[in-house]
Amino acid sequence: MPGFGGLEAPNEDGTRHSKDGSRDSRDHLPSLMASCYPITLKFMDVCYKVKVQGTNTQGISIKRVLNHGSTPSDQEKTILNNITGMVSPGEMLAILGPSGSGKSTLLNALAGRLQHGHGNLSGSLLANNRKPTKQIAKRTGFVTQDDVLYPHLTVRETLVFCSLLRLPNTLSTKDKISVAETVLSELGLSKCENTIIGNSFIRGISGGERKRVSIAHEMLINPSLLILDEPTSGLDSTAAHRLVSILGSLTQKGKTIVTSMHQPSSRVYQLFDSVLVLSEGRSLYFGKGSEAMGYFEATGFSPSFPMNPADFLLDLANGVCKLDGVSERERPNVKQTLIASYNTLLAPKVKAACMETTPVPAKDSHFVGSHCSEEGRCSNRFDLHLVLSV
Ligand SMILES: Nc1ncnc2c1ncn2[C@@H]1O[C@H](COP(=O)(O)OP(=O)(O)OP(=O)(O)O)[C@@H](O)[C@H]1O
Repeated sequence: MPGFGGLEAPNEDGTRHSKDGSRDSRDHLPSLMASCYPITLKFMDVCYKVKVQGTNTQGISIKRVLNHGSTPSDQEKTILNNITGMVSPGEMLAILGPSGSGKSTLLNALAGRLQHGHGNLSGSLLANNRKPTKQIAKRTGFVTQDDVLYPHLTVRETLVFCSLLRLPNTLSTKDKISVAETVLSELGLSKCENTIIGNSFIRGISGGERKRVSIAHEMLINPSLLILDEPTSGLDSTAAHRLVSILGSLTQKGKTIVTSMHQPSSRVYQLFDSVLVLSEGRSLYFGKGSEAMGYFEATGFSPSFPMNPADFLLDLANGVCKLDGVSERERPNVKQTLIASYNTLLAPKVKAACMETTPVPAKDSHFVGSHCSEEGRCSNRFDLHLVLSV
């Protein structure tokens, strides 16, 4: 039966044959999708400040009304304050923190999506020890918090359509469709491939499937670096675990993954290789997920009963912590204490690790697995310009 775009269904043995009976080029696509150009991402002393009032003439009169006739004065708000960390190929870095702690802003900074003129971004961002190039940007996938999927298309149509639009013309139409099919099965979407996406008015796929379609959408370009903003929001813990396990399997193919997450379960937390805990734009912890509890215990903060490490880290980032034997009045300002501990104990080590030169992969053009090779053209949905200065 012809599918979307006139694709013929596979033969019973799962392989495809061209009209002359020979195996066609799609047979090599799964292995092509599996290969990946390794990217080590380092970010050092990233700061982001915005002016929050009276910075432009637009809306100035309404601001005057809201301020009871007085002219609003300029105020600078620091959203990210000296954030340092790194993530290597085959690793998943989770950015944890309460709402408003700066997770999305940091992810946008790492992907080069913070717009010029909207704020002051400083610090350094390195991909494979160098300032990120356009090639790195092309190999970066970004999954936003709110998806932008067309509700009337089926899952399969969505991916095939995107594949035809986004992949370079060096691939044939058949190959592009085959890439969509490979990604579809890789993300466990085969069961719902003929269900429409839907929205709040039209019933369609489930929330978990929807998140996976958004990830599949970015996977079409076979990104080496995948950045995801809250991919598990709105999912139950089983669906969230399934989705993060899929991300884990992508890291095993050499991809570098950075994701923000609100409330991971302990099972999900165990899947993270490293963790960055943010509180009001400042780092409280950067390091292995498995070592976080030990670190906080050493600085004097430990839970009074066994609990999900992610819950404990979020409590700390919110400044909520019961200290045994310490009265309410004597209790130190938890956040200030943790920031000070990070700055003295961890920050120098994290910086030293970032300063170390990591192996640089062979020339980009040797990378055959990318659909966005030096020679090929890749129509990335976003114009990714990395704006951090070195
Ligand atoms: N351009 C901007 N102008 C003013 N304030 C901003 C701007 N961008 C972000 N902020 C503020 O910076 C803080 C961090 O925002 P961000 O979206 O990064 O937080 P978050 O940790 O991702 O939150 P959530 O988990 O709720 O998505 C928030 O208080 C937000 O209101």
